[in-house]
Amino acid sequence: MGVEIKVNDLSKSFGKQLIWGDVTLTIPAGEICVMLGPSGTGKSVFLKTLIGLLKPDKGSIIIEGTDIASCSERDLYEIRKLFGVLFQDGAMFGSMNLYDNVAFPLREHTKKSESEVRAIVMEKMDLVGLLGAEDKLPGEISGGMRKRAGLARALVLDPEIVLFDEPDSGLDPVRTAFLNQLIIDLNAQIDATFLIVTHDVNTARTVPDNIGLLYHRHLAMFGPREMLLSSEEPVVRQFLNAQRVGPIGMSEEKDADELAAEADQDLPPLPPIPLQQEPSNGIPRRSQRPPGEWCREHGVTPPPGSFETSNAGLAPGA
Ligand SMILES: Nc1ncnc2c1ncn2[C@@H]1O[C@H](COP(=O)(O)OP(=O)(O)OP(=O)(O)O)[C@@H](O)[C@H]1O
Repeated sequence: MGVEIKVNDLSKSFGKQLIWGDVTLTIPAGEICVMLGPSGTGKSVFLKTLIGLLKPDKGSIIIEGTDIASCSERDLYEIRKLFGVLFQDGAMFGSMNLYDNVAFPLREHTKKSESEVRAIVMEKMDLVGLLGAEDKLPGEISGGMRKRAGLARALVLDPEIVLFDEPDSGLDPVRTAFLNQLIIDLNAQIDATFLIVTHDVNTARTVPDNIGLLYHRHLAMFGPREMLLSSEEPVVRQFLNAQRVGPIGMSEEKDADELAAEADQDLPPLPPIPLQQEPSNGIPRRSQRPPGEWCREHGVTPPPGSFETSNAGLAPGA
């Protein structure tokens, strides 16, 4: 059913460089969350901290009653079994075929017989649409297939939490759309908690139940998709609509002169909120909310044209 991750007052520095501070959020069980942020704001550091690969300086990360920021190595080892991670490049062993790559965690962490391993590997290969490619080496397949193979491997231990580190990096828009559909279908099927780090604004607008935005060493906002897509908060608005006008500059924050120069520029109106991408079998996911529900419940008028079928999956400004 997926498990909740409760992050409280988390801070992480390397030496004197604060990456982010005071990060507080709850990633709800079974829901899909996307974490956005300009390059270098520490999204990957956040993922690594969640699985205990990096220790925060301050704060807690509670998963099933254990604080993984302060627990023993032994407890961390147990908690890590709840996670499946899809690394950016799929992180395949180059000399092993896809079958052995996907089987690897089962052979490492379980005492399953080879016939049990085979049944699980083939089931997960089928789930990600790679049946028939078992004998291929990672170097012989496309980047999109490598990501799907990485996803099959992330799923073999039946994780309760799946972390995706930029699943769409290096993929063309069509492959990204297929991968996003796969992510939605998987969430419907296995009901685990999903956290996706991405730069892709279209993915962020259409896939998740919740969106977070890391900016300038803190969590600028975290909440339901409709909350962020209807937000007038300058950083959130600029990032989610991929605009140049706003506080985010080319490398970091814009300075006072740059902001003053923009002061008389009208911001374009917020684009319509697109429909959320649905499972391909048409059966809603457990955590899926009806379109416009959050806006109605919170008395927020969404931008005109929101939630119309013609807006499903359109890139902002398209
Ligand atoms: N092990 C480390 N030691 C020191 N500094 C690190 C370490 N890991 C990351 N950093 C620094 O932390 C900052 C955030 O890096 P991170 O890779 O998390 O950013 P990001 O938001 O994922 O970026 P991108 O979107 O470009 O992938 C960078 O300045 C990076 O140099």
